[in-house]
Order: sequence, then C-alpha cells, then structure tokens
Amino acid sequence: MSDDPALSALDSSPDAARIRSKRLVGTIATIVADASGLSTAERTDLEKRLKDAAIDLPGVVEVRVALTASRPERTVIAIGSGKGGVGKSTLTANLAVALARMGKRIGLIDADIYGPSQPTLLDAHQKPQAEGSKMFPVTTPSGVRLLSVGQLVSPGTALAWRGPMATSALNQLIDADWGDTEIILVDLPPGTGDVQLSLIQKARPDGAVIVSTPQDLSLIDATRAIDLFGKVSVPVLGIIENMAGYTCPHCGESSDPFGQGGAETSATNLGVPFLGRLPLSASLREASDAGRPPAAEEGPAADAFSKIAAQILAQLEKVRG
Ligand SMILES: Nc1ncnc2c1ncn2[C@@H]1O[C@H](COP(=O)(O)OP(=O)(O)OP(=O)(O)O)[C@@H](O)[C@H]1O
Repeated sequence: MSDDPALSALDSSPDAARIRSKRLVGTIATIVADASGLSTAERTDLEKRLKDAAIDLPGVVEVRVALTASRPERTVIAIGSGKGGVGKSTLTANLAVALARMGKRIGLIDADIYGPSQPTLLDAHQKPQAEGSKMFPVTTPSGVRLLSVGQLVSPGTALAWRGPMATSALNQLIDADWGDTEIILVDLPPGTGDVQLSLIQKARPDGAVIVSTPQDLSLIDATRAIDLFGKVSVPVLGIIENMAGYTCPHCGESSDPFGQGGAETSATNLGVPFLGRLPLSASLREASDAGRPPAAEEGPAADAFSKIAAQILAQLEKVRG
C-alpha cells in the first residue's frame, strides 16, 4: 500500500486489506481498492465505506474511489460427453452439489441447448433476476448458483439454435454477476461438433471432464470429446464412468448391462486420469430426475460423488502445476 501520512488512519479501517493506494492531492483523496471477488452490491458497499471513512479525515473535502476491475479468480470446468444420454447432466448437478458441500462456492452454467435439464435436476425453476443485461444466478436449494439456457427460452426453442446463437447465449451466462463464485461447472451439449467447439472456445475452461458409459461405442465418442478439448488446448482432467454395473435392489445380484471398467481402460490407453465410476441405479435416477440430488444427502451415491469431486480438484491442482 503506498502511504500518504494524511490518510494513514485508513490503515486501521476494516477494508484496509483491500486498499492498494491512497493519495491526498490538495483536498481530494484518491483511494484505489481491490474489489476482486465482490458482487455488484458488495462493490457499492465497499466504495461507500471507503468514502465515509476518508471524508472525515482532516484536510479532505472530496473522496474519489477507484475499484480495480480485475476479474475475480475463478475456475471454469467444462463437462462434456461424446454422445447424449450418458448421464452428463445428472453427474454435473451432483458434482456441483458435492463441491458445494466441500465448502466451495459453486456455480453451474447449463449450456446444454439440446436438453437443458439443470433447473429440474437442481429444483430451481424461477427466472433469474437481471439488471440491464447483467443476470444474477439463481441460488438452488443445495446452494449451487445456477444459470441455464432453459431459464432464457421456452422449452424446445433452444433446440433449433445454431452455433452463433448458442455462443451468444453462453456469453450472457458467463458474463453474469457470479459474485464470489470460485468454480463454475459448464454442462455442455453432448457431441463433438462445431457448436460444442465454439462453446468451449467461448467458455475458455481451465479443464474438462468427460462422462462416458462403459460400452465401446460410448467410449469411441468419449475419445472424440478428448480430441476436441485437445484441439483447443484445454487439459482433460479425466473420465468418469457412469452406469457401470447394476445391483438388483430385490435379489442383490450384480450384473454389468453395459460392461464395466471400459472407461478406466480407455483412460489408461489415452493417458488421461480416471476419476471414478457410478453404478446404474434406479434410486439415483429417480431422486435426480425429481430434483433431489443424491449428493446432497447421505449414502453411497453421495460418497461416490464427493470422492470424484475431490479427484477433480486434485487433477486441477496438477494441471496448474
Ligand atoms: N447412474 C445412473 N443410473 C441410472 N440412471 C441414470 C444414471 N445416470 C443418469 N441416469 C439417467 O439417465 C437419463 C439421462 O441422463 P442425463 O440427462 O444426465 O444424460 P445426459 O448425458 O446429460 O444427456 P443429454 O445431454 O443428451 O441430455 C436421466 O433420466 C438420468 O436420471
């Protein structure tokens, strides 16, 4: 903090840690403060507190406050899949909840224009508030902050979107007022086409997670998804295998309708981390589709999601070196 003795009383103000410099020229005090991670309302409060604190100091007639516009440090993780219906949205919702339970401030952007299901999965059907073109994410019952293309358009409309429309909608969601959100998960549309490519370029994720079922066909598509992220130099944090193995709720017998372990083998062959697996589970489907993410409760599903969430954070640390 550059020091101006006339304003040194500000060093003991509650906002001292945010003050980057303070000068008194004539009777005008100029304070530069770091507003990183603050929401619009919190920035306004900070500005007011600094002005109130400085205007009372001897020799000060006017106070000018400049808040640095630095974008808050935020991590964006894209969740993709080579094909539809593999459980990408279900896993994204539950991983968001698991990360929030670990104490992280989590946002989720539902960019799945072909089937925006996050408002259902996270039980948040209200329209987001907006100030001008700036939207405010909706806080869901599990504490995840959500913006979805499903909240912007009527059901079915987004399906017809072409690339440029999808990317401009995504822009609006990314540029929303995310406040002090630390990590944003982006639920991408399934597939590896141009729409997905331009969405990835727009979201500029720090890392990507691929969801696949264990069948060969799904894994071939997952490999394409890995290639897609490679093309735009986004590190792949790993693959999650979903719908791996089924335990009959009646007789307890285990079977593998889609095979098992295929994603782990593929991950090894492709040199990407394997993040964990979720079984095919009727209770997971029922609870998720009813807006009660199992990750928010106690039980084996919640444990599995929190383990995978921890793996994702560990891989993120690794790619950041
Ligand atoms: N492990 C699982 N066990 C049982 N059902 C599951 C599991 N994972 C997902 N499902 C169910 O499969 C269906 C498809 O899941 P989901 O919508 O998450 O897939 P998706 O990959 O996001 O599909 P799309 O992107 O095509 O919309 C949902 O009904 C969901 O509840």
